[in-house]
Amino acid sequence: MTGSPVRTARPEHLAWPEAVELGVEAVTLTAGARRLVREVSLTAGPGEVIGLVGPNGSGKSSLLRAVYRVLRPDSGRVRVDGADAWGLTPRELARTQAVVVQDPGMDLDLTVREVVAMGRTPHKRLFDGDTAEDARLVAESLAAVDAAGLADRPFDRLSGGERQRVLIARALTQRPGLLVLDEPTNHLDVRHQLAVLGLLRELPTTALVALHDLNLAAYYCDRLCVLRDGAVVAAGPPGEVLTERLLAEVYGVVAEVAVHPRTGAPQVTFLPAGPPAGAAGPVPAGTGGPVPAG
Ligand SMILES: Nc1ncnc2c1ncn2[C@@H]1O[C@H](COP(=O)(O)OP(=O)(O)OP(=O)(O)O)[C@@H](O)[C@H]1O
Repeated sequence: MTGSPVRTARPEHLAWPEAVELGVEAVTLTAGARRLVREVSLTAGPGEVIGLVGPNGSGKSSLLRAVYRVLRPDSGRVRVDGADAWGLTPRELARTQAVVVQDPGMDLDLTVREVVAMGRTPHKRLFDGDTAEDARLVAESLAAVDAAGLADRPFDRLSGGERQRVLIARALTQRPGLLVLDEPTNHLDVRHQLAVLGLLRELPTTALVALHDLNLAAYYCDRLCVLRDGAVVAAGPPGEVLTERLLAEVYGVVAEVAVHPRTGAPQVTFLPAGPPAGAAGPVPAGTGGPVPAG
């Protein structure tokens, strides 16, 4: 498969539900005496892809945990389609919201197909079996992340990147109106990073996604929300948010930001302190950082 672009197929078979609006309203989170997130507000309109960025420890995962109902806010609210997410049952929320986290702690003796089929659980009653529709949906979702060939493999023997793609497929089978993803490109090679984020862009669902790669975030997200020390320090379209000054202040790095001539998205080139290995002089402008395929 190397050398050819990853082909993803947008899963179409079962209609997607209406994308929902997400509202995070002045959410504050603490753990013991430690404040993890301070008065964070953000909105994601139906179908929008919102990127959550910020340095290590800035509160991205904690905020996502409040959205997917694992960390209860001390104050503020999370609204999913207008309803208080913490007032819904986990099952009610799971009918609307699918979550992809980095380490879901699943070392189950299940095949990939069985793991992906778990995405249908919120839509079933207790003793409902899997239907032919479910099987088709599982197959489509696996194909959408270039993982059709993994269906019969034991989930716990997959590589990191394979696991990640399977967990994304499970989220797709859930047919959510809102997707919450914590570093979904973690472990993925560059082709699969582009394919997964491209798929996210294409889907009708609303998405809140924590990302470290600022160039990918700039290209694939409608808006970015930048966290530092648990608070929002900038929010808006990538072209407005990703400035050289912000990158210096928030990340403490020297960078150049230009509009990429082919993609039209902001492209960040980080300028390390010393010359790169094998080069005689300083890093020429515009040579660093991945350029997402247009
Ligand atoms: N349960 C907890 N108890 C105490 N501190 C916590 C807890 N969970 C997270 N933290 C701390 O809160 C801060 C924010 O953590 P969080 O995981 O939300 O950051 P992040 O932005 O997702 O970081 P990274 O980019 O490294 O994944 C960190 O300093 C972390 O150590």
